[in-house]
Formats: sequence, C-alpha cells, structure tokens
Amino acid sequence: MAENERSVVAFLGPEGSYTHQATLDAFKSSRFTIAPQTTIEDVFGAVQSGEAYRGVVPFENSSNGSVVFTLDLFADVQGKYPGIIVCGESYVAVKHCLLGYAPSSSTSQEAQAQDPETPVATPLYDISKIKTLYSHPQAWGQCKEFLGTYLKHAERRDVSSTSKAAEIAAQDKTGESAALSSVIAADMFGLDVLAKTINDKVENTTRFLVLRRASSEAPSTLNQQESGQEDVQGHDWKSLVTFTVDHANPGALAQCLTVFSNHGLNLTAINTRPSGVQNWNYIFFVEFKGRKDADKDDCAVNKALGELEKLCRGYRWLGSWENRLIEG
Ligand SMILES: O=C(O)C(=O)C[C@]1(C(=O)O)C=C[C@@H](O)C=C1
Repeated sequence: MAENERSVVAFLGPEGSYTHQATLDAFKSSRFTIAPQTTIEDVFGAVQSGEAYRGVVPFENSSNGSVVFTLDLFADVQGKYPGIIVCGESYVAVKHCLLGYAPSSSTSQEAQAQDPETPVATPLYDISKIKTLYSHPQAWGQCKEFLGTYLKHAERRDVSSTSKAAEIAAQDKTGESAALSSVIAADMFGLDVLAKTINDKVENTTRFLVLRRASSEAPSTLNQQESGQEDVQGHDWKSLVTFTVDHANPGALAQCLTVFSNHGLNLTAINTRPSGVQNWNYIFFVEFKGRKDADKDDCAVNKALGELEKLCRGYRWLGSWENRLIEG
C-alpha cells in the first residue's frame, strides 16, 4: 500500500464538526491527511474500500445516548462493511451554541445570572426572528431545555452534521435561520454566537470511535506512533461484539451474557438495534473491559468469544482498543 494512501483519515465533515475535533485530537501527527466526508456511512465506505487508512465516527453522547446511524452501520445487515473494526476512541466535550446573524440593531447582552428555574443559557441577542433551525439530529436531544424555552416554534431541519448546519445557516442573511453548532464553526462560517453552551448538561460529552479495516496492519495501541495522542501508562482495554440469539429460546440472551461474567469480563454498555431480518428480533451490541489477543488462545476474551459462538446464532467481534475514558 502506498504511503499517501495509508495516511488518510476520513471523518464526518465538513470541518468544524465535533467529529473533526475528535479527529484532530486522535491524529495529531502531520503524517496524516484528514479527509472530510458527507455522512457517517461515507466514513465507513472510505475505510472499507481502503481509500482511507482510518475513519472517525461519533458513537455515543453522555446525555442523549447512542448514535443510531453508527450502530446500524456496525450491525451491517446488508453485509456492506464486513471488514470494519474499531481500533481507538476519543472523547470530546460538546458545547453547543446557537449560531446565526445577530439583528443589526441589537448589541450583545451578557448572559444573565443563572436562576435554578431557568435553562442553563440565555440568548445573547434578540432571537425572536428565527424561524428555521438546522442541526445534526443528535444535537436536538442535548439542548431540550433551551429549545423548549426560547425556540419552541422554530422548525427543526436535520442535516448531516452540526458544521453542515452552520454552513447552511450562513447562506441565509435574513436572520431567520440558525444552527446548533460549535463556536469553531461560528468562526469558520462567519456567524455570530447568539447563545453559548445551550446544552442541558454542562458536562455534555460525545465519544468517537476510530475505525480500521480488519485486514490492515493492527497497531499495538492507538499510541503516539499511530496517532500522536499521548500514551498514558496503564490504560485498560475495551472490546465490542455484536450477536443475535434465537428469540424463541427462553434464556438465550441471559446465557450469552453469563459467558462474560464467567470469565470476569465487566460489561460497560449494552445496546440493541432491529435485526433487519425479522420484525421484533434484535442485534445485541455488548461492550466490555478486556482485549482479544491473537497470540494467546487462553486469554479471557478469546475463551469467552469461543463460548459465545456456541450459544448465539451468530456473532461478530468488532475490535479491541485502549480505554480513553478518564474516570473522575
Ligand atoms: O455533527 C457533528 O458535529 C458531529 O460530529 C456529529 C455529532 C453526533 O452524531 O453525535 C457529534 C457530536 C454531537 O453529539 C452532535 C453531533
């Protein structure tokens, strides 16, 4: 594989998205060329085809939950992305702002002192003219209080990312359009920040996953050589598997989950998505602490996966990576 081909990192763009921030954080070295993609599916496609060496996608938000678009691409009901696995993660503090054009007559007001009865943020300008809001669907659920209080009657339009939302809002100079996006996107697209940190939870954080092709060279860790991220000593590992069970068999799911506890593997997350094969049948996503090790047949994860295979209908290992969560 050519050196320039290896170094492309695909991410959900355009520049200024939170995925862009996660990508810059995970791939600091100048040997990487970062390549914005229009959709999360395009990121999977670029990694699957080999066009990109790595890909970065949003996976989960601390207040609004899973990014279902990403889960469905991992579930891969149509078999389009058989070679994709996870090799890293990155956490980004998400501070949404309301971006638009401030009315020319008004001046910025300091945010009012917080009252426990009012939402976290108050508008810095008169925003009564705003009729249309643009954002990534994940963002609405992170800003429920602000939107419910100040922009109840504005129409919400889903777009592919928060930076795309800023790009679109910037084209409407009437002041009737606004975007839920980042302060970085405000600078990038020449918009005013009409309200700051409008997310309900101050500690709002999104977790991003780094993708690679299973057949590509595996990094021992997503460490300095790989990404430029600081290599913190003593990281533990996480792994992700998906599996399906025989829904007619009582206890089938419980038996599969017991495999992990039998091998001392702590589950950190469980998700489901429709199986895509039969109504009301599901694909289960299980994330746990531990690492699959190709060189050690007797490691706990390898043993657990061997047992899982016998109990479930079908399973897929989706990667092991260093845990980057700083627990406080
Ligand atoms: O739209 C963006 O900026 C993204 O990077 C996507 C995304 C997401 O899908 O969760 C990332 C962080 C925020 O939670 C909102 C949107």
